[in-house]
Amino acid sequence: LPPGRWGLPVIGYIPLTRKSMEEQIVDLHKKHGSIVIWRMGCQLMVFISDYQQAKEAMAKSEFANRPDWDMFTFLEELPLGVGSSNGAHWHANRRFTLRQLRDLGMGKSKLVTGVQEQARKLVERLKEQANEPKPVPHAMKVAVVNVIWQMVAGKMFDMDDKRMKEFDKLLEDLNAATFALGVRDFFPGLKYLPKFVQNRVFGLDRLEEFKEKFFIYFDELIQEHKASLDPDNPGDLIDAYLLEMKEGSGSPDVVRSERDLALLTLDLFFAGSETTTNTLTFMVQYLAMHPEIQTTMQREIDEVLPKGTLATLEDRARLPYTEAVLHEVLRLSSLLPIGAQHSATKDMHFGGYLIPKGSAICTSAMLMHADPRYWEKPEALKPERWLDENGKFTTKKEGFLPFGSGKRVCLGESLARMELLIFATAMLQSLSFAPPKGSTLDVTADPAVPMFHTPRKQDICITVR
Ligand code: HEM
Repeated sequence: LPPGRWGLPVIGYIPLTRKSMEEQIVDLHKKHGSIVIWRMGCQLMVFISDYQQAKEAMAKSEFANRPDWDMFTFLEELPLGVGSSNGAHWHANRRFTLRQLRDLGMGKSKLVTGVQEQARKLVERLKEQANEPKPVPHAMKVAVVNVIWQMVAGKMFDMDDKRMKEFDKLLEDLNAATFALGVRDFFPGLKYLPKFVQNRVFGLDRLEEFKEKFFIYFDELIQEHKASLDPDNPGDLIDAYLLEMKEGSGSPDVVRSERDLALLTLDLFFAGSETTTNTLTFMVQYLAMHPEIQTTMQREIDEVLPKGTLATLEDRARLPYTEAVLHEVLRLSSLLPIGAQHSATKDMHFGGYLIPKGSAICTSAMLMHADPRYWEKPEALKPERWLDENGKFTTKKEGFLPFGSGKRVCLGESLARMELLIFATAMLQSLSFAPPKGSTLDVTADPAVPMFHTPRKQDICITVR
């Protein structure tokens, strides 16, 4: 069995330290090596910090499932959608969503035009706060969420739209309410407490209330889509799913229902909004702190994209330095520092250890991204490490796993990469970023948000170029 913190049965290991959980995971790996265990309550958590081992683990079908935690399944009896479902249902939804992304998304498509439109609006909004030190505005998130709206429902909202703001608040409430279930997942005995106690302690009733609101909101969307559905020309993901519902999935194990569609959509909003928004915000903060890198990036963008022209995917090859900066930001920010948890479906021998069935498997991206075997001076922002001697971008790099890998690798990776390229180039083409006069920015993650690296909210100075 792997070394680490076995703790006591039922209670597990409760640390008496002020160190963050992340710091403790780093300590554990330093002390015991690349595979360590930490029992939290009744849940065994296995952490893997070695890049090769993480890739090997993530490629195994026995480690491809998600744990059946309520905080993942939103208290649904049967996990639906794509992020928390398993088996044939997950597989069908993953294939379906990837197909949608491909058909709606890449190359010439509506989705690229949608991202460009949002990038233009975002730049205008950022210009409004030029020369006034302020945090990166909420408009950044609106722009990113609108891209998911375009993909899912073929629509986008104005930056100040009331319905959009309400929906965003609902997503935040849902997110907070599901997070509160974590303790109950690790101490499942608590599930037998009377309902009113659980409502008070874990906010089960609040989660149900937010879910209900979401389903009502979503039902309107589905009805709108049903009324305008053209079977020969599905315009978005909802249309395509409704058509599949009519035709049937062809497998008794694959649920096709409006509830599944709603939860699949929710997964995309959750997985695709904070991640991209936070990466862009980290990028702005890093560039503000590294003016020489910012200037080199702007010079490249100016050479490749005439003023007012926005990037498309075809421009990527001509923007190697920009690509390199984005990769460095993804590496240094390690948004999901311990990845998204998987679960062992049976006892497994791995890396010289027995990994018991039911263990949650976490791949410590933050450690791989700081591993000196792969990264010289890992703490430094060094775009050049991604460029070959001819200045060409080198795609395949060991030690880099911001999107995970293997069977459950981020489903939106290509969309995220496209968004990062278009938003970043649009911003840098028209704007420059700097810390407020006489101060610096802290580019480390906000310690108030555990296990999901979030940029600190801090003032930044924007100037129009
Ligand atoms: C910079 C942006 C992003 C980063 C860093 C990121 C990272 C990740 C990571 C680390 C995972 C977990 C992989 C695993 O379980 O091993 C993941 C899963 C996922 N991501 Fe992303 N992601 C990003 C953007 C997006 C976008 C834009 C979308 C959607 C359109 C998306 C949709 C998903 C979904 C649906 C999953 C779950 C896949 C599954 O369980 O099969 N992500 N992402």
